[in-house]
Amino acid sequence: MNQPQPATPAIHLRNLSFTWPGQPHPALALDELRVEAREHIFVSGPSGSGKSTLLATIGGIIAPQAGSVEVLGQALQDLPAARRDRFRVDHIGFIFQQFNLLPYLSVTDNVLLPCQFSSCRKGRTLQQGGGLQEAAHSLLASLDLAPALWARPVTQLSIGQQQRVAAARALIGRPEIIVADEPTSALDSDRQQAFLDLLQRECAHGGAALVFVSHDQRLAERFHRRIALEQVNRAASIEESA
Ligand SMILES: Nc1ncnc2c1ncn2[C@@H]1O[C@H](COP(=O)(O)OP(=O)(O)OP(=O)(O)O)[C@@H](O)[C@H]1O
Repeated sequence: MNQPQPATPAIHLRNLSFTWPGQPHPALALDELRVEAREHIFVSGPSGSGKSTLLATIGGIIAPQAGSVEVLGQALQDLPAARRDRFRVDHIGFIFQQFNLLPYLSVTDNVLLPCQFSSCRKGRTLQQGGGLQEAAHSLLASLDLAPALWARPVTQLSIGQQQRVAAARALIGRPEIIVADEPTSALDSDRQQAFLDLLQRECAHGGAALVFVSHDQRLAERFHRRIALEQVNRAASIEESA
């Protein structure tokens, strides 16, 4: 009789070591880190503990010198750089600390950017019924962004509003993984909690795993699992004891 196969993890890192060019020690050395499909994890760690390096590894933006990075069962090290980039935009929505919105585009066009770069994200957006604009507007509405803002250039929005545009851009086309790098650091505590409510609700709705990096331990309890990077990144302790 066939045994049920264990579900493919969203992310599976093994025996990983990454050293930035010109640096004497690795910035990241991990035995294993696994994030299950639909799991929401909170990653914390002091400055320099390797949080951004970890996210860049998961996104295939940087390639470790040793070890394996599997995302949705695909070994990123087996893909040439251009296919890694395509894989990232197809399957991972990033929310950056500085949001990285394009200032000359409207709110709606910023949200739709991943659909321009990924036919996979575009196809999944259209599968929801309705057109691309409707899908962007429905996400913006569910993230509490008023319709009066949808056609405006993003530069006319407050930081909290820009953050929700960045979240909508990450979520459009239902990528399987959302990666958020300190997306709440510019907001006060109430607004951080409100943003996280919306983000977690939308990730659950779209069935996405969420990797959320933050210094703010007050947010940690809302996640399925917490990872203190300074405890699992062996390179962080190398640096401290050097
Ligand atoms: N582009 C780079 N070139 C060389 N070294 C780098 C580079 N980026 C990061 N590092 C080094 O790698 C280590 C981990 O940095 P990383 O930015 O991943 O930490 P972090 O936990 O995200 O820090 P922060 O909370 O301050 O953003 C640090 O020692 C840092 O100096």
